[in-house]
Amino acid sequence: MVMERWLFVVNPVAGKGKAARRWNRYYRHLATLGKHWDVYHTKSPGDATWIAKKTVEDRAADVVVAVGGDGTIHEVIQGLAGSSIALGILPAGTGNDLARYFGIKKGLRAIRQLQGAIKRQVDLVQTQNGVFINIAGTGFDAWVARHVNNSVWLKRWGPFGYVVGVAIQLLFFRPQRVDIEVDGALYTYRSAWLVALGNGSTYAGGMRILPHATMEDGELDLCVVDGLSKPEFCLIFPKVFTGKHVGHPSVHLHRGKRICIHPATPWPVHADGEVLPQETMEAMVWPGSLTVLCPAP
Ligand SMILES: Nc1ncnc2c1ncn2[C@@H]1O[C@H](COP(=O)(O)OP(=O)(O)OP(=O)(O)O)[C@@H](O)[C@H]1O
Repeated sequence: MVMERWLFVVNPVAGKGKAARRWNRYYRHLATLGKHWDVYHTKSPGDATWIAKKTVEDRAADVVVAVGGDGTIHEVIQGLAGSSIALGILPAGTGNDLARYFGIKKGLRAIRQLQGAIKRQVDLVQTQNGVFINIAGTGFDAWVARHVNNSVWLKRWGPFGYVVGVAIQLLFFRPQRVDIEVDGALYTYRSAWLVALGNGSTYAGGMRILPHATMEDGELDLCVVDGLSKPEFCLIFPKVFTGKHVGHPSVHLHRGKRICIHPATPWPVHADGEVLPQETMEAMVWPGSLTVLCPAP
């Protein structure tokens, strides 16, 4: 039997350096996988996309394992989308929402899970700027993400930095009109706080914004929070951690294959935790376009 070739793509800065430290422990145990393996350490943002695309072009591996967080996975899938090369995940980021979705554990348990992993075909979401796998959106959360990403101090403070970012945005944020098209049907929200759409259920380290979303149904889930005062928003916001915001009259859910979001004035857009260089979102589900190594049930 021909031995599979696995490429590990390590983002040394993921998890504020956690990925580099974890890799130093992980690689001693890779012989137990019984694969030919190689490693690539990323040198800058975007490098993981470059190596994933090159791996697909050269057919240089059967599996590419992202060692990092959701941003590293986001970069790797830009190359793997639509190919037969599978994605593996060794979680070493800050939020690790994708590892959480697939039931992938942290530390050496993740290596043991890779040993007996099964392959699942999951949907990706095609946008004007490549693909994403988990959740994208615009509005309040995107402003917080942009603010924290642009601030050396807030970034350094980790989760506390996000709390400060939320507090600052609460002072300055103004809801606005957002027009949304779902499979040709038009919806207008006159005072939208945020719009989240995607495939996975959690973002930002466990917030269950799309609690019913799955990556294998060929559809996108959409959540719009609209028409709340600031005090009301502050009351509802904590419910997102348990998914209990769903059911509130100001929380609107939709499902479809093609979703376009047009805010009245430009808002930042995020996807898989990365702030994107675009101000509208045109998203289309791409069913079964990624193979993922997942823990056996
Ligand atoms: N060598 C590098 N130097 C600097 N930045 C890098 C390098 N390699 C990758 N990056 C960037 O690091 C960023 C963060 O990576 P990642 O999202 O995986 O970690 P995280 O933010 O800690 O985790 P999570 O997204 O799960 O919260 C990505 O935006 C990626 O572009």
